[in-house]
Amino acid sequence: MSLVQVAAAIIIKDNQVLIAQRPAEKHKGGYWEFPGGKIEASESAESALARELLEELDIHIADPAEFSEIRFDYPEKSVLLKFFLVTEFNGEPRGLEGQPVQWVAINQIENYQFPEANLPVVEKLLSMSDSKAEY
Ligand SMILES: Nc1nc2c([nH]c(=O)n2[C@H]2C[C@H](O)[C@@H](COP(=O)(O)OP(=O)(O)OP(=O)(O)O)O2)c(=O)[nH]1
Ligand SMILES: [Mg+2]
Repeated sequence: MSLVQVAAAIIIKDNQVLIAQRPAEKHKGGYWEFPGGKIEASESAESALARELLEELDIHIADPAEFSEIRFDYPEKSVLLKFFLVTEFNGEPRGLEGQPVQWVAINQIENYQFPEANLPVVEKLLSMSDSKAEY
């Protein structure tokens, strides 16, 4: 089975993180996600991330920082998710593809349903909010 490489952003502002709801017709439709998408063959992860966030949220990002990498095998596909922390961006994020987007206090993200692959990254974020890191 092919491995789909994905770049996704953990966008943080004032101790809140921006999440988006995946469109119903897509893989993992209805689940909440960290915005992003597939890395094209010609792109670096960082340039894919910048492109996807402009396409999906209408924001320009700067200085994404590697946060974690997760390989996960769903029954229907295998993904390599490359998560980046984004604290610098221009523009007011909005769901350009009609998807709901929401700022959520970091310590509340356990109340949202993410795809199974995201569990380690959600836990890492929660542990950071427990240790009262400020962003
Ligand atoms: N963006 C994103 N994708 C995730 C997360 N967790 C997770 O398992 N995925 C999976 C779902 C999808 O199978 C894949 C991302 O593909 P995608 O559908 O967002 O890619 P895309 O935006 O380029 O979509 P498309 O335009 O090609 O349809 O990674 C996450 O937190 N964020
Ligand atoms: Mg996407």
